Amino acid sequence: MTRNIVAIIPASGVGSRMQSQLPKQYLKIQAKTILEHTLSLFIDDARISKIIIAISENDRYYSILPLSKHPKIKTVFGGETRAHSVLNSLTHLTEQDWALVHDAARPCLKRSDLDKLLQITDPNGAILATPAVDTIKRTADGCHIVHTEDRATLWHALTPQFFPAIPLKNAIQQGLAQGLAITDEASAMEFAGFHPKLVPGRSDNIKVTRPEDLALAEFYLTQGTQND
Ligand SMILES: Nc1ccn([C@@H]2O[C@H](COP(=O)(O)OP(=O)(O)OP(=O)(O)O)[C@@H](O)[C@H]2O)c(=O)n1
Ligand SMILES: C[C@](O)(CO)[C@H](O)COP(=O)(O)O
Repeated sequence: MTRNIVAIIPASGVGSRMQSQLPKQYLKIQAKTILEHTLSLFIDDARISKIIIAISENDRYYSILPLSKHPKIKTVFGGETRAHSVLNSLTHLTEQDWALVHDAARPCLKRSDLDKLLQITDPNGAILATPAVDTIKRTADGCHIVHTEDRATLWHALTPQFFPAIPLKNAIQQGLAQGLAITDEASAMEFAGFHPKLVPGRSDNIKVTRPEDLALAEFYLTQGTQND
């Protein structure tokens, strides 16, 4: 059965950690919003048939972007958490669809990493991830006494995360119903008994989260092109 790839872009957050005047996905780098940088790779990729962007019901920035008129793009309203925003997007997908979920706040994704992830056909799905390169410490609740973790098997989960749409929708619904803290799609799929694979990805696929990340994202976006 041929599959249909639909990009889902959660873009409904407020960006509180960014401490900016407007949601971080609308901050500008080189005269384009972070959201526009993120979307460009997906808009230009013929393998991706549709893009669903989850925006806030209070969003007053999206509609003035030129790409808001693009025929490949549909918007839905996001939800209370990132998982709810992704779930609201998944309700528009069907059995033939695979969901390629990518944070709006990750504008530095390279096509080479996207190509690696789109090779996956195993229904357990897969995620991009980058290995932990620092020594990793765990602290007990409330105190800063450190305990060292073995970093040999530790990775930073990135996005995109790539799964068959209906199993992912069911997994997120099941996880939310059981009070699971779902911070990425793979955690919901693991909870539902799937075994997502890890695809090693680039460490410059950063999520713009804190103020200092904006300059780093700008640096990465000026190093080569997204088609590298
Ligand atoms: N209810 C939410 C929360 C987050 N997101 C999106 O999920 C991505 C990753 O989330 P994060 O980096 O945490 O963004 P924010 O929630 O906006 O940031 P913060 O936690 O600092 O408020 C972002 O593109 C954000 O817009 C979303 O669509 N819906
Ligand atoms: C999905 C994600 O980007 C993978 O690392 C991350 O979990 C998002 O976390 P956030 O707190 O919603 O930014």
